[in-house]
Amino acid sequence: MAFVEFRDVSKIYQMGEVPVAAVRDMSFDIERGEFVVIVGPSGAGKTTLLNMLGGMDTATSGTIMLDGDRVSAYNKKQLTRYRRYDIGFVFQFYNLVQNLTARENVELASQICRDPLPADEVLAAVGLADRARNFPGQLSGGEQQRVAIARALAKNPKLLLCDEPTGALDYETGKAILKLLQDTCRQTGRTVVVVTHNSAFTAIANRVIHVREGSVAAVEVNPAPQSAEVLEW
Ligand SMILES: Nc1ncnc2c1ncn2[C@@H]1O[C@H](COP(=O)(O)OP(=O)(O)OP(=O)(O)O)[C@@H](O)[C@H]1O
Repeated sequence: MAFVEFRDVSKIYQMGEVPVAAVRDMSFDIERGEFVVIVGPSGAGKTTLLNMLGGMDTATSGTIMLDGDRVSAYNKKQLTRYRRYDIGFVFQFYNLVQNLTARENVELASQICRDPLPADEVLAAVGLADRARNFPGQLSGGEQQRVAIARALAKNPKLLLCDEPTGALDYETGKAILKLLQDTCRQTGRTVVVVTHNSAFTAIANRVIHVREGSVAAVEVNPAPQSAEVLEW
């Protein structure tokens, strides 16, 4: 059994009278420790897919498994625990608490989970050891995204899910963030999933899941992914 399994997963939103199929019969696997890129155009269903995998949204039908557990059968309480303990989420716009320092933002996440990593350790791992006392407003966009990644990693999650993590950053900063995510995966063995519309990012992934119009169009497994350092787009 794969670490993550999506089997015939659909998500139908009801817009008044009209059903909108954001995701239709999606099936794919992800192995433990992989760096996965989910790529597709706007509206393809990437965020919906990620939100279901992260327990922020529920599937209308189909099965979602993580590490042998049937996430798609969880009730509300189990989903809360799952989001808390098993999932680290990184968003496009960082979503830091503005009146807390970098360290306090990380500690906030540590406080709600079972087996957190020390805040200073994860801040050092993302290259921000000397910025722990700064507030988000005193940090650049790239540094704020590093804090957000540290905050997600501090939870020691089974899965790190990143929705357009470089979307608000310039080219060089975006590349540095991708490198950090790839290094995190390679060095800690953590499973990392990045959603993007940028098909250049596929070169650095172990596994690429192409989505189009709510469906999986293709899955590629890449035996020799490029290093994010040499990626160009
Ligand atoms: N809560 C919702 N209610 C109704 N329709 C929704 C909802 N969320 C998403 N959709 C629709 O489902 C489809 C897929 O949306 P989704 O946000 O998952 O795509 P995406 O690939 O992430 O796009 P983008 O890259 O623009 O964020 C779109 O047609 C969208 O309008």
